[in-house]
Amino acid sequence: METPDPTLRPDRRPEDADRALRPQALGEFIGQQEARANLRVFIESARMREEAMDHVLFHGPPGLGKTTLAQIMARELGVNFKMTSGPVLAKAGDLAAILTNLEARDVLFIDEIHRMNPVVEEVLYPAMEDFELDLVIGEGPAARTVRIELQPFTLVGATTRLGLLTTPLRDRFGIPTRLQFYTTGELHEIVTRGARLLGVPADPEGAHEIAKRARGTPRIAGRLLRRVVDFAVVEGDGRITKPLADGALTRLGVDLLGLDGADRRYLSMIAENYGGGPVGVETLAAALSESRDAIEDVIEPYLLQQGLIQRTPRGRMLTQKSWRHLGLEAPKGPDQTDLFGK
Ligand SMILES: Nc1ncnc2c1ncn2[C@@H]1O[C@H](COP(=O)(O)OP(=O)(O)OP(=O)(O)O)[C@@H](O)[C@H]1O
Ligand SMILES: [Mg+2]
Repeated sequence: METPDPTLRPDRRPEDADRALRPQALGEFIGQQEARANLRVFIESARMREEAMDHVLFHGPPGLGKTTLAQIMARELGVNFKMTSGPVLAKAGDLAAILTNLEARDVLFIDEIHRMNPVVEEVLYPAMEDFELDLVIGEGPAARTVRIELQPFTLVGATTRLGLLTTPLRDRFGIPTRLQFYTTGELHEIVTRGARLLGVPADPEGAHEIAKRARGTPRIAGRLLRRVVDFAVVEGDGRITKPLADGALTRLGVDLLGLDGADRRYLSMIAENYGGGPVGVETLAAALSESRDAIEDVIEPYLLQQGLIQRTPRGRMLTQKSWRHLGLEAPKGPDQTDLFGK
């Protein structure tokens, strides 16, 4: 009997579905060409020398493949993959327990590493540098430090906010790697591969439509693909075509540039309430009832990359492209005049 496609089962949570589309090997990973080429060399070298690979820090906006690349690294190195995250490690002992359980050359992945407690971070320094743990046992005058030797391991850290990492931590990563937004061409390949894995074929134009509107982000491409598949199965003939994708995405509130409701709310707020800016991020966060982190990590990076906003010392400003996209007339003022050279 054929096993049903697990990603299409309604009882599966989104993470499981995510996992089904996750590339398993470096050769299957699309995009991030430079990062991938470098990692291939470092992985190969570590294997040949039979040593733990140097520590890697992945940084960049959410959904670009940091977790995926960390898992791939462990698989290609032929070692175990252990995963935790900054906010979960409350006490020094939590991290010590994980570190002492690592086998030689294992990969330890710490997600959201910028949110680690400073006390825990202190434990990480000698562990990263010398594969040693200095643990304080007891309290007061009877307290003493014991040194524990660790197996050599590879720490892979991931963060959406490089700027929030302390300098000593950042400096201990031998391989800092910035992940970039994906091109439409790369996302096209990712969508086509995903559609094949989901068993719903996509026309090149249909795949292109999803790719173009995925905000440069594979996670969003996967999410949009799944929704378009739903429409193709229920309302179409089970194929992903351009009109079907276009209709589905428009109904989902994803516009032609791939902006969603939150992006448009952000742009409209600056346009309508602040005359196009400049407006400070704190003011915007309060006006939109969003956290500053969500604005800076999730909303702004793509708008900046698309040239829809500019960051100035006095705050955020809309660009001419943004006014056009909103279908609004830019006000004529001194700021706009010198910014757009008109
Ligand atoms: N190059 C790629 N090719 C195909 N799919 C990809 C690629 N990169 C990421 N994905 C898919 O995108 C999704 C998100 O990737 P991942 O979880 O690795 O992102 P992340 O950078 O760790 O995000 P976050 O910052 O939110 O933790 C996964 O489902 C993964 O399968
Ligand atoms: Mg992740």
